Amino acid sequence: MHRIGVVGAGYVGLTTAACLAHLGHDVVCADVDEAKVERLRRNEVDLVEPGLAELLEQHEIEFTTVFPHEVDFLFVCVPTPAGEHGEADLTAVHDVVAQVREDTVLVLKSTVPVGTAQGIAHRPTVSNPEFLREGHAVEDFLRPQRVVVGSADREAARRVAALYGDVPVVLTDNTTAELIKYACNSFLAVKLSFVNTLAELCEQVGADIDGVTEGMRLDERIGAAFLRPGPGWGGSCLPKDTRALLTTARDQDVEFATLRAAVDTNDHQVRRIAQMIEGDRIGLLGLTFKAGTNDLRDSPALAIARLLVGEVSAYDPAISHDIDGITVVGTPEELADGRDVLVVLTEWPEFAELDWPALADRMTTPVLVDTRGVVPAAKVREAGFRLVSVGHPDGRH
Ligand SMILES: NC(=O)C1=CN([C@@H]2O[C@H](COP(=O)(O)OP(=O)(O)OC[C@H]3O[C@@H](n4cnc5c(N)ncnc54)[C@H](O)[C@@H]3O)[C@@H](O)[C@H]2O)C=CC1
Ligand SMILES: O=C(O)[C@H]1O[C@H](OP(=O)(O)OP(=O)(O)OC[C@H]2O[C@@H](n3ccc(=O)[nH]c3=O)[C@H](O)[C@@H]2O)[C@H](O)[C@@H](O)[C@@H]1O
Repeated sequence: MHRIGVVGAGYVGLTTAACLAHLGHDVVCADVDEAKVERLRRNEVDLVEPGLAELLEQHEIEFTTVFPHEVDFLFVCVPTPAGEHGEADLTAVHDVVAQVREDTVLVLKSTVPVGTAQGIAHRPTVSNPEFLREGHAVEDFLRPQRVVVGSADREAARRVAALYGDVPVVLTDNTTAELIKYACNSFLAVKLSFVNTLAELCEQVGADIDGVTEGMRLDERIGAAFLRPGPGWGGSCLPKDTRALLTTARDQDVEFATLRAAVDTNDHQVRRIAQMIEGDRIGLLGLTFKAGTNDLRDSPALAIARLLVGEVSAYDPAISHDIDGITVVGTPEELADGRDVLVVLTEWPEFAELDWPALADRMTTPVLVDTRGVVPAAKVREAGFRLVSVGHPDGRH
């Protein structure tokens, strides 16, 4: 058993703390947010993450606002938000690095730009980027497809990998480990922008995006995941990490045209969806950046809402407070009341099961824009809706 310190009690830090405790380690988790630490001490978890609250309840973890000095390994899980020009802001990371004790193994789990670890004097420093998805954080941490550990000190990297138990490991140097993280998120973004443009093309040529992606996903070289079109990709990481990698490439005089195009396509997608929405009273079904989370950071739904002219309300199963001038209501029926148009922006499974005739009755003109391909088209049309569905030519879905 090792004594492990985790700094930052957000999505990554809290998951890391809970899962490492579950794997049998002695964990202390520190955060600068006093109120959050107080809530965690009372076993109150703000995040919607399956299994996380249960793990935190099962295992003794010390939560503190005091920097954990007496530890064998210190996991850095603090934010690295986009700075003014797209570069990652490393203020919090440097703040932590400045306090780590000499004989502690420093583990960089925050997503940091290529070259960051090399610039840190502390030894050993192990780059151990995190690949968990929100909504699957615990599962992804405990059963990772791979754990990447990079360090000039290979023995230290091996010791960090061993903390995870029996998992597939990629053992490499710091810089390669850092680039792997950005490469993965950026590649996913490229794939999504590609599919969103295909969806637009489908609408023009009379093809069906579901059929096109079905034909694509059966090709193992392409892979089945990340082929669902949507209102644009968002969340706390894909947008910031693509911009950070573009900044790194620019600084090295490397023209990363595919990635630049993916980012531009995503901006275009948000504008394109906003233009599809006509009406003075608009109801949004879904605000979070994807289903299964209450995270609103860089949500395409909010970006689209900002472009809409008219009165905008929303219903989202994970959100109960008004946000950005959008009135949030408690049920889909309430949302439909007197609306000109409803727009599905998040792929919550429950949106497939709504009472469409009841919703149509409450609206002025039953129009539904489905950006996620989640509603049952035939039922929605039967209920009297005009359905506009991304990637499907009118009347063919
Ligand atoms: N959210 C995600 O799904 C993933 C995030 N990442 C990366 O992990 C890092 C953390 O992201 P999240 O967990 O989403 O952030 P978060 O915003 O959910 O949590 C960060 C926590 O760090 C605390 N904090 C800030 N400065 C601090 C300091 N100086 N000392 C101690 N605590 C401090 C904040 O109060 C907050 O509780 C980022 O670099 C992100 O790119 C990587 C993979 C997945
Ligand atoms: O670095 C991170 O923070 C994490 O970023 C993403 O995870 P996450 O932000 O939780 O979200 P994703 O599941 O990747 O979805 C990103 C966006 O793409 C959209 N998406 C995803 C898949 C798809 O088929 N279609 C689609 O539009 C989602 O709705 C969402 O807006 C990566 O998937 C994680 O591996 C990574 O660790």
